[in-house]
Amino acid sequence: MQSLKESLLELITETSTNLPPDVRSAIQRAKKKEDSGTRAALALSTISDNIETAEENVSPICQDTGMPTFYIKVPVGINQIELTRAIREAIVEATQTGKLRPNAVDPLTGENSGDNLGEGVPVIHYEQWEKDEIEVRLILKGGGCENKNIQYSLPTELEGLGRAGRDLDGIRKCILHSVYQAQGQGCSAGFIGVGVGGDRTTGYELAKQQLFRKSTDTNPNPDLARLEEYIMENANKLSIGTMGFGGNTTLLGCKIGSMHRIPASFYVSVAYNCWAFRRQGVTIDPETGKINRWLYKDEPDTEPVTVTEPEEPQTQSSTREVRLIPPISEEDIRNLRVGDVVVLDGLIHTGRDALHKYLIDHDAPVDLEGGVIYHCGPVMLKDREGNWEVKAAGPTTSIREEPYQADIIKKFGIRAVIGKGGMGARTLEGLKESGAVYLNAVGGAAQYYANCITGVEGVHFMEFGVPEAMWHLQVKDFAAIVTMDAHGNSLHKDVEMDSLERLAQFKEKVFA
Ligand SMILES: O=C(O)C[C@H](O)C(=O)O
Ligand code: SF4
Repeated sequence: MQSLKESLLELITETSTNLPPDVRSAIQRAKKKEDSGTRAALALSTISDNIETAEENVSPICQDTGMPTFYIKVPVGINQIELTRAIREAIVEATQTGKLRPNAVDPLTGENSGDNLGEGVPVIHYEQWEKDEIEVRLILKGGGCENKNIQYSLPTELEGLGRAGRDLDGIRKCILHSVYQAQGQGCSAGFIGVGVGGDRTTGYELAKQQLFRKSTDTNPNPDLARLEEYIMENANKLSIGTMGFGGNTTLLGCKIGSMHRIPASFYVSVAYNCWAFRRQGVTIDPETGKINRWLYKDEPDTEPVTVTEPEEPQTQSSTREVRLIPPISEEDIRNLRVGDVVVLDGLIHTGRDALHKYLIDHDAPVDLEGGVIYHCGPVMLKDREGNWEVKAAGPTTSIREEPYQADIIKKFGIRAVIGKGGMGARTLEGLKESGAVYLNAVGGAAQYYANCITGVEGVHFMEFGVPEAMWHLQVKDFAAIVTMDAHGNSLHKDVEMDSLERLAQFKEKVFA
C-alpha cells in the first residue's frame, strides 16, 4: 500500500479544486436558464469562470474547504488503522500545500490546529464490503451551507405552508421550506440531500449520504422519485436565485432517502450543499494503494438533468458601475443604490467572527475611518521569500456578524462591508444612520477574488488562526453589488418577502 497516501492526497486535491461533471453540468444548465444581464446571470458567469480557474491553477474552488468527511468501504481484513494514518498524513500535506484551508478549530479555546487535524477531524466512516477493492468517497462541505442544514420534527407548522403532517405531503412541505429558509446564505443555487426517518443523528447522516448520489440518478423508490422530481420543478419557482439575487434557479439537485423511525419520532433532515459541491471518490487497489478508477469523473452521464424552462423573463434595469478607492467619503456612499456595482481599488481589511467579537470591546490595530471590511477567511501560504500569497479569498456568510456589525460600523467609521448572503434589520438601520453600504460578493468564487488581490500589506491577530486573522489586502478591480444601501433598501429583505409569498402557493395538498 505504498502509494496509498499519494492516492489520498490526489483525491483531496481533486475534490478541493475540480468539481465533478454532474455538478458542473447542473451549473451550466442553470446558467443557460438565466437571461443575460441579470444579477443571477452575472453571478453564474463568475461562478463558471471560478470553476475553470480553480481547475487550471489546481487551487481551491472555495476558500472554505469544509469539514473533510470520508466514507470508506473496505474489503474484509484491511487494516483501518493504517488507512486512517494515511488519510491524516494526506490531510496535513494538502493543508501545507494550500489545497485545504486550516479549518480545525478548538471550540473552547478558539485555537486553530493549523493542519486540519483535531478531535474528531477529519471525519472518517468505515464500512466493510465483500469486494476486493477499497472505495473512498470524500466530501468537503463548507460551513456556510452546513449552517443552513435543518431538521424538522413532524407534525409541525411551517411559515407560508401551514401544517406539515406525518406523511409524504408533510415531507414535501418540509423540503420546500428548507430551500426557502436557506435563502442565498448557503451560496445558492444549492443541492440538497434529505433523510426521512431515523433519529436526530442518523436522519442527518442519511441526508448527508444522499449528497453522494449522482445528480442524474433516479431514486429506486417510486414515491421518492416522484417527490424529487416535484421538488426540482417547484423549488425553483421560489425565485430566490443564485446567491439570493432572485432568478430562475435556486436548487440544482434534490436527493431523498428514507429509513425506519420509532413511533414517537418523525424527522425530515435536510443537508444543504452550496453550488461548490465538492465531492469525489476513487477505488483503490489494496495491494498497491494506487487509484483504480474515479467514481464521478470516470462514470459517463447516462441521463440528462431535467431542464425546466424559465418561468418568466427577468428584467434588469441598467446597472451603474461606480469605482471607489478607500478611504471612501460619506457622500460617495450615500450616492449608491441597491443594484449598483461597486469596483474597489486600494486597501481593504478582512474581518470575520473572531474579529467582530474582539472589536466590540477593543480598538482596531489600523485606522478604519472610511474603510472597507471584507467578511473573508482566506487560504494563505508563504512563498519562498517568506511573503504571504493569497490562494483563495471569497466572502463568508455575513449574517453571523449581525449582532456586532452596526455598532462596529459606527465605532470605527467604516463605509463598506463586503460579504455574502446579506444582513438583517439592525445592520440595515446602522447603514442608514452611519452612511455605509453592504456589498455582496459572489460566494464561493474564491479564485475570482484572489485574482483581484494584488498584495498583502500585513496581518493582525494571527492568534485567531489564518481564516480569522485580520488581513490587510491591496485590491484592484474588486467588484461587488450593492444589495443594502444607506437609504434603508435591501435586496435580501425584498427577495425574502417575495419568496415567502411564492412559498404559500405550495400550501395545498399534492401527495395524498
Ligand atoms: O468559512 C468561509 O470562508 C465561508 C463559509 O463557508 C460560509 O459560507 O460562510
Ligand atoms: S462560501 Fe459558499 S461556496 Fe464556499 S463553502 Fe461556504 S457556502 Fe460553500
